[in-house]
Amino acid sequence: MSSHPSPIWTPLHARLQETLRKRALLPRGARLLLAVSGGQDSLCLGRLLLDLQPKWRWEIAIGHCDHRWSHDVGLADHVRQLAESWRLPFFLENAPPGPETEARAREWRYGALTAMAVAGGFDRIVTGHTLSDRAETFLYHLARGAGAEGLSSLTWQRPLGGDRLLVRPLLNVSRAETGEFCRARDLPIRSDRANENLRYARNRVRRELVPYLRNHLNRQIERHLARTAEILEGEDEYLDTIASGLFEESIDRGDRSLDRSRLRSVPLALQRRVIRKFLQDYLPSSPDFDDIEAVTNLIDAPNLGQTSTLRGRLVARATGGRIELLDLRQK
Ligand SMILES: Nc1ncnc2c1ncn2[C@@H]1O[C@H](COP(=O)(O)OP(=O)(O)OP(=O)(O)O)[C@@H](O)[C@H]1O
Repeated sequence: MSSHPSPIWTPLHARLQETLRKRALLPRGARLLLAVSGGQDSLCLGRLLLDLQPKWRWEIAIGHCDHRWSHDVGLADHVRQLAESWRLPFFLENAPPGPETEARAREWRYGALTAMAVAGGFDRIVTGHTLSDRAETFLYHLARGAGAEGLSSLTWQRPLGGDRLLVRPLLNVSRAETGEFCRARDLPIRSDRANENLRYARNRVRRELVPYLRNHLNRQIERHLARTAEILEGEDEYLDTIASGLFEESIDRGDRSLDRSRLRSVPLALQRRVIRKFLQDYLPSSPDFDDIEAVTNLIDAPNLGQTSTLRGRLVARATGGRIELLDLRQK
């Protein structure tokens, strides 16, 4: 057998191959549902995966989510034809009628892709998110005051329930590169009109903020932000493992209390993470910085009985060696 690369081999093929090996993202023989929007990123990813398929022996199918937005007419057929020309099975889900908001569309889309994966027995859903998406997500969350987890939230993979994973193999490839690849291979891209709408904050980050930063601050801004997200992802994973262990050692779920004497000697970064885990189960939405600080302050509180009220709903109280949570609505 020849070890020479095929004629279509490009530096992007080499990079993806290296990523897949190093990160063990898509195991040999896995069943992959490739989420194709019709845009350049997912088409580039699809072509690359098809080219690498003989080596990895994946079973690949294409999944498309039709939002049924006015500007999307014909898009689902376009993706279906692409699947046919690539000789891949095609799965389609249609959105129920409703308001065209970005957040709603995203939530529905992930549910629809998961349903397709369950029905078709796929263990990996693969998306075309790029280094550029990672940089934009970083900026978007930075502006909202996120910590390491939010800043690095576009990760290489994340669990979807059961043994299924969402995998993003192009996080070290920029949008400029996927565009160049599609042009060179003459792939039939359909631009996503929703991405042009500047009503959406994410689109303003993509179309206004990043270009501004590139022109006025640093030509490599996307790459640098994505690298920072990568570093934070590793650190976040590490800290989270330690914090989870500490949390399990300190929590008493029966009486909703935490062993504060156990937490006194650990670094502030871990205290905050443990408190966040503690509050997560009891607040109606994710605990924010103020919630976490209020309860973290109780770890060292000298006064027994000192309390912090959270959103008028919960009271955290320092007792001898513990912090307990009381639900105000039950009082
Ligand atoms: N309508 C769709 N059908 C199938 N897959 C899609 C669709 N829209 C997006 N995707 C998948 O998601 C990837 C990211 O798309 P896009 O950046 O438009 O989404 P996003 O809303 O920014 O995603 P996220 O919120 O997860 O960052 C695409 O490369 C593609 O794999």
